[in-house]
Amino acid sequence: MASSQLLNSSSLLSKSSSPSSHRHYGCRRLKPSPSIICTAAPSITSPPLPPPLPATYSAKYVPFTSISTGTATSESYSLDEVVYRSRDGGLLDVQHDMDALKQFDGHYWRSLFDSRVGTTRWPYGSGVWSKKEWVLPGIADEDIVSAFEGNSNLFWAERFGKKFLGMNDLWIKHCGISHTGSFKDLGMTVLVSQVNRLRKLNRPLVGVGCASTGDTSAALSAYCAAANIPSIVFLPADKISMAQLVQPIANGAFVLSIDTDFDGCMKLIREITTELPIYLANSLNSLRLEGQKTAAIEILQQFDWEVPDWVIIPGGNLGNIYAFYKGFKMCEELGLVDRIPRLVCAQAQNANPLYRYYKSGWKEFKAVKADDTFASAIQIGDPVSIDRAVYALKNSGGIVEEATEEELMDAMAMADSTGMFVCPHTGVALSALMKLRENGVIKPTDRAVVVSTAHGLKFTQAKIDYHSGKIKEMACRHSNPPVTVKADFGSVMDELKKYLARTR
Ligand SMILES: Cc1ncc(COP(=O)(O)O)c(C=O)c1O
Ligand SMILES: N[C@@H](CCOP(=O)(O)O)C(=O)O
Repeated sequence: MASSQLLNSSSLLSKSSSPSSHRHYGCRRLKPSPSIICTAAPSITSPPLPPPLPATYSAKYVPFTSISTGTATSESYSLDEVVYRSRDGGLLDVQHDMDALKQFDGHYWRSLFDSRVGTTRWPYGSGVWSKKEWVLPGIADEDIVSAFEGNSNLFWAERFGKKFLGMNDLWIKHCGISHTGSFKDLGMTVLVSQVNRLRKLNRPLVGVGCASTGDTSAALSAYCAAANIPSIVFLPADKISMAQLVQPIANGAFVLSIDTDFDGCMKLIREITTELPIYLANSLNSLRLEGQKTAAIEILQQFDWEVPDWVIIPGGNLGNIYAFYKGFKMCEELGLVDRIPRLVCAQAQNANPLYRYYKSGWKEFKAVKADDTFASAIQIGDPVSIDRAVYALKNSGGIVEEATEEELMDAMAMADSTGMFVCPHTGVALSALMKLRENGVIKPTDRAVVVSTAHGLKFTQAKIDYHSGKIKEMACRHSNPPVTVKADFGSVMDELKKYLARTR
């Protein structure tokens, strides 16, 4: 098909090129929009792609064990039901009608997704809804609640990679540069859209609720406010950043600050949502992961459908690591790529139940009491998606790493010193990468992607603490405190000379 050939010829240009030319593919601003290419081509050589077939695509909830064990099940639920758990109390998963999706080959899907990049056509300008057929095929476009989330930058971390890791092919997927400043927007647009649909179908849902370490609550309250749906958020008192706390307050959510940790809030919201018609918005609800998985598809798309060797993701409640696995796996199963990357889940040492489980050879999982960590959004000791995470790791040649407080803060500061402004959770992932480079598991020539999960501006207090050099028992080796100087020419000159001598 001619339009696809045109797309392919742009791929060919990149095939033989260096990582630096991939920067143009990573950076959406610079990548020529395929729709522009199609418009410029004479229509005689570029017949349109066959239209997607919305009526034929469908999805339903099935027990996650039927996916993980590959066994058939008669248990399934419509996505219009309010259900979060299987009959035996296990997790659910959204299962797509893969036979329907397989009516078209990988080439078709790649071209279709590429053709939607940069469009303003509702809802396809969203990085999530540009993959609507793979996400929530049954929803009407007018029921979708979207902020055109996704399409986040894939940043070539050239200086960080070369300077600290001897790597030339390191990339940061900036999922935190988003509507509410974290990757949660990707899942929340799907969940809130479905709630919007259910309320229009007169389902008696009085609101949507979540427990949160700060990012889920921000996304939930923003999307609910946009759709005029009440949102209720349970936050662990004094355990989230000020910037995160003010988000649901500003968006008009009902905010409960509760004297417990995230795991305590999670337990409460699960109990409350069984008693009251409040829809549960945490990633226990597998709808969320359908949106989050599109970040994986987007990474492949940004590399012109070349598969990176490694993807490193910070883990807390552990939904996202599975979402990435699912996105990559669907691309493989539907023929868009021929393999999937190896996944690394990175945890803070102070909240590391998955790491301990991994280190025990997957023998016995024990929830932990999570200690305070600068990576406060992953201060979680009893992750609800533990089974999903284990499955994703086992099936992707995955690894689990951990980072101490000092390691994660140093890694964050090192990244910032090369022009980024990342959150402490991204620091955890970068620190894991550094360890895997040091022990030779990740090679200097490997292509690695670190998933940056939140915007650094949500965590300025952690950065202020670090750069003031006043964190107990932390050397803060990369701190860069401001110099206080008298307002006279001589004093300023003296300080400048000292600085310039140091930088020579
Ligand atoms: C900024 C940030 N990074 C990472 C995570 C971990 O994601 P997940 O809970 O899906 O493992 C979270 C939330 O838990 C988060 O808010
Ligand atoms: N970091 C999360 C914790 C809850 O995770 P979820 O994906 O299950 O909602 C947050 O920001 O609340």
